[in-house]
Order: sequence, then structure tokens, then C-alpha cells
Amino acid sequence: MTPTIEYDVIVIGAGPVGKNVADRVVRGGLTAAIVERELVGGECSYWACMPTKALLRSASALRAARQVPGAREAVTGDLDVAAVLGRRDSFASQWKDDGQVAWLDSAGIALHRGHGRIRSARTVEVTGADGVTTRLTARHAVVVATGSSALLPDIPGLREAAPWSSREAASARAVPRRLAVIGGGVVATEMATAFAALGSSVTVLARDGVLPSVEPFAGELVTESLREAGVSVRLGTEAASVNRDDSGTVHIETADGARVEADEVLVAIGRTPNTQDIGLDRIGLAPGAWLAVDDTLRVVGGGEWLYAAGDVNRRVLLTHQGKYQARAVGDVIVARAKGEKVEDGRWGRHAATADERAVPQVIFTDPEIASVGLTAAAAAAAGLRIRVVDYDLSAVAGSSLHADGYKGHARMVVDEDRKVIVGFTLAGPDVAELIHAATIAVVGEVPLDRLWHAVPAYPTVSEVWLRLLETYGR
Ligand SMILES: Cc1cc2nc3c(=O)[nH]c(=O)nc-3n(C[C@H](O)[C@H](O)[C@H](O)COP(=O)(O)OP(=O)(O)OC[C@H]3O[C@@H](n4cnc5c(N)ncnc54)[C@H](O)[C@@H]3O)c2cc1C
Ligand SMILES: NC(=O)c1ccc[n+]([C@@H]2O[C@H](COP(=O)([O-])OP(=O)(O)OC[C@H]3O[C@@H](n4cnc5c(N)ncnc54)[C@H](O)[C@@H]3O)[C@@H](O)[C@H]2O)c1
Repeated sequence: MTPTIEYDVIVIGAGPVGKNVADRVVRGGLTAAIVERELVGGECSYWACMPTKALLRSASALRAARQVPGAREAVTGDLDVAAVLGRRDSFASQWKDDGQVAWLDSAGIALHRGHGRIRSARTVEVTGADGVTTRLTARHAVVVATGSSALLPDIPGLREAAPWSSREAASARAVPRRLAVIGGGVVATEMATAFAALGSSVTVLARDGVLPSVEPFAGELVTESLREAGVSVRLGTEAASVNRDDSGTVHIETADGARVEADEVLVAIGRTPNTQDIGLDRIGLAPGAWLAVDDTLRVVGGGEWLYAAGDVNRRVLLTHQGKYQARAVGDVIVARAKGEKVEDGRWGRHAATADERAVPQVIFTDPEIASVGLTAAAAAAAGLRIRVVDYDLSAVAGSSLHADGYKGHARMVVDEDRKVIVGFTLAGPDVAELIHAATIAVVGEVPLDRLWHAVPAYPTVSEVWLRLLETYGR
């Protein structure tokens, strides 16, 4: 007979989102268990955000130094690849989760290692590496936070060619001489930027263009800079077949008949939810599907005890936004358990309202792309009456001081009916740290009239705010 352990809340998946859900419910006075089949910390800590940003950062620092006379002369060598990989290893905690396990412990969250599957309402079975099964029951809620995995397209020969996914790219032990990248999205452009800087000869097959989901000028600037860095960017091209020969060389034939040779091929065409084998069939939901949720993150058609947060619900596939959902879902579970008022109205404490139209993202390419809210195209498609205001970022005093030859662009999308900003995009060196001001303006729905009183300091890159307002007119 399998023993049963009872908790108030069971969370499946100890990625950034699951950990934050568990923390929130424990802080709210409930008990929580978290189930993890791999490493506590999830994709973000070991194979996504942290290691990829560590791979990119050294080259970015070097580029910055080379753009400023005086500092440029002090740069006497190239990137130290071994040191970059070593720093990446430390940011991935050497792929060990002791630190994060200790944190769970200090937060009072029980960890059950193994594969979690929902068995019936409020019941989760955990199968450990030794095959032993533990049964957990939840008094109040089960939260699915199992994340997502790389999607592999059905291209003849691709699977047999042992392609890299983002995992292998993020944790690479060596830099391939030639790297082919299938895809033109965020992973593809960040990894093309990183590996080109580390010395690979990179070819990008961007079927749908480069960064098609951000403002077009951003994709164009990234394409231009990748090409300047020696990357072959092939727009509108897709791989038709792939073959790895006995010597290890990968041969890709594209749909338009061209051939690409590489030592590794990275597939970066999006994600698939980790819901194939989590027992959804036992509760009448489709295995392998993204979990649709309401604004309090409760699974549609899943019973009042089932929630899903983070990548797995497909609302926004970003760590910070998943953690935002985690705070909302953790708090709403506590509120419902204690019979307290649920604040699920727009911008309420228990609703993940920002997911709709106020999501910030930084893409760590060269130049960096930092955005929040809607692009001009998305705002127009949503039926908003908009005005688009553009400004050349290099024309701001702070930019020219920041780096010689600073190249960049800024766009503000204004909802003309409400006179508030609904979208903001910056492309340029080191713009990552500038985006939060725009996020506050979008979330706060700050009227343009009031923004005139938010004076950017001189001489900073932030002066672009003033220039955009002047261009808009008072
Ligand atoms: C290459 C790359 C770079 C990225 N860079 C950034 C970035 O810079 N900034 C950013 O905001 N986002 C970034 N992202 C996105 C970010 O990684 C995800 O949005 C984030 O990891 C989602 O967190 P999560 O907790 O929902 O899922 P995950 O991090 O995927 O965690 C899910 C956890 O659940 C576990 N699990 C799954 N199924 C089970 C089961 N049945 N039983 C037990 N455990 C299970 C998994 O082992 C995993 O630990 C990047 C993604 C990629 C691929
Ligand atoms: N800095 C960051 O915030 C960061 C970094 C990396 C990843 N991420 C997140 O991780 C997620 C996954 O990233 P991703 O780059 O895999 O996905 P993505 O959705 O950003 O890009 C995938 C690209 O592949 C293209 N594509 C789709 N199917 C294809 C096919 N069969 N052949 C060729 N191209 C195809 C799409 O048009 C799209 O441009 C994203 O949602 C992203 O937000 C974030």
C-alpha cells in the first residue's frame, strides 16, 4: 500500500515559477510540497536564462570597451573562451541544485524528488528514480508548473542528426567551429550572437525573418549586426533535410536548394508544454496540451483545485512573468483556503492582468532589444487608434557619450483615445536597464500630459523619453 502524505498545496515542477508559488502559499500560512524530477531551479537556472546570459555577457562587455576611446586601447586581446565557459558554469551552479534545495528547506517547503503525475482530484503520485511511488494529497490545490521543452520540427533526418536544443547550446562544453541555427526567434538570435562572439562560424536559417514578434526595426538592427559579426543570416529559408555523416559533419539542404555544412545544428523554433505525462488524461484533460487558465490561473475545465502557472499555460514564456503569475496564484490559493475575498478584477491582487498587454522583455542580442506592451502592429490589430512615435537613439547626448558610433532606435506607441503609452521598444547597446521606466508608464497608464513632468537626467540615454514627447508634441 502506497503511503499518503497530506499538504495544503502540491506544486508539480520546481522551476522559478513552482518555487515562487510554494513560497507564497507557505508565507500565507499553508503547508506546501514541491515535486521535481530533475534539478530544483528548472530550465531558467541551468539551461536557459542564466547560462545563456552568462555566455553573452563577456562579449558584450568587450564590445562596450572597444566602443570607447581610451578604454579601447586597454583591450589587448580577444575573449578568453575558457573563462567565459567557466563563468557560465558557475552561473549554472555546475548543474547542481544544493543551493536551491537549501533555500526550499529554509522556506519551509517540502521537496519530493521524482516524476509527478496527477492521479485523481487533489492527488499526485511521485515516482522516484528508484521506482518507489509516494502519494501526496492536497487539501486545497494542486499547481502545475512543469514548464516547457524545446520543440523539434518534423524535418527528414533532423532527429537522427542529434541536433542541439537550447539546452545543449546553453551548456556547451566547447565552441563548434561551424554552427547552423534553425529559427530566427529569441533563442536563435541570442545564441547566434553568443557563438559568433565565441568564434563559431554561424549560419541562421530564419524562415519567418529575424525576431518577427518585436518591432521590425529591432529585427533589422539585429540582422545587420549579426551580419557585421560574420553570421550568415538567411531570411525566408527553411531546412528541408538534415544529415550527419560519419565524420560528424551536419549537412543541411534548404527548401530553396542551398546547402549548409556545420559541426552542430541548433533547433530554436519555439516550445512545447511539459504536460505529456502528468496524468491529465485521468482528469479529463488532453495530455500534451498547453493548460488554458482563467485570470487567477485556475485551469479551465480542471476543477476548482487545479491551477497552472508559468510556461505551461502559454500566457507568457518568460521567467519574470511566470513569477508574477506565481505571486498571484499563491495568494489566491491562500485567500480561497481562508475564505478571504478574492480580488480577481482587472489589476486586482489575484489577477495576472499584466500578462495581457504589459509584458516586458529584454533580448540580449547586439544591440539589445528591450520592449514592453504592444508593438505598433499588435496595437493596430487589437483595434486601438494609435500614433507611433519614433526617435533615433544615437541622437541623444547620453548615447554619444556612452559609446562612439552608438546605433539604436526607440519607438513609443500611444493610444490616441486615452493618451497613454501602450507599447515601447528600445534597440541599442545597454538598453536593458532602461525598460522598467516604460513598464511603469504602461502599467500605470500614466497620461502623456503627466509624463512631461518626469524629467530625464542629463546626459543619459533616458533623455530619449523627452525627445519622444517633443516629437509627439504638447
Ligand atoms: C535558451 C532560453 C533562454 C531563456 N532566457 C530567458 C531570459 O533571459 N529571461 C526570461 O525571462 N526568460 C527566459 N527564458 C524563458 C524561461 O526559461 C522560462 O520562461 C522559465 O524557465 C519558465 O519557468 P517555469 O517554472 O514555468 O518552467 P521551467 O523552468 O521549465 O521549470 C519546470 C520544472 O518542472 C519540472 N518538471 C516538469 N515535469 C515534471 C513532472 N512531471 N514531475 C516533476 N517535475 C517536473 C522540470 O524538471 C523543471 O524543473 C529562456 C528560455 C530559453 C529556452
Ligand atoms: N531573453 C529572453 O527573454 C529569452 C531568451 C530566450 C528565450 N526566451 C523565451 O523562450 C521561448 C522560446 O524561444 P524560441 O526562440 O525557441 O521561440 P520563439 O517563439 O521566440 O521563436 C521561434 C521562431 O521560430 C520560427 N519557426 C517556427 N517554426 C519553425 C519551423 N518549423 N522552421 C523554421 N522556423 C520556425 C518562428 O517563426 C519564430 O520566429 C520564447 O517564448 C522566448 O520568449 C526568452
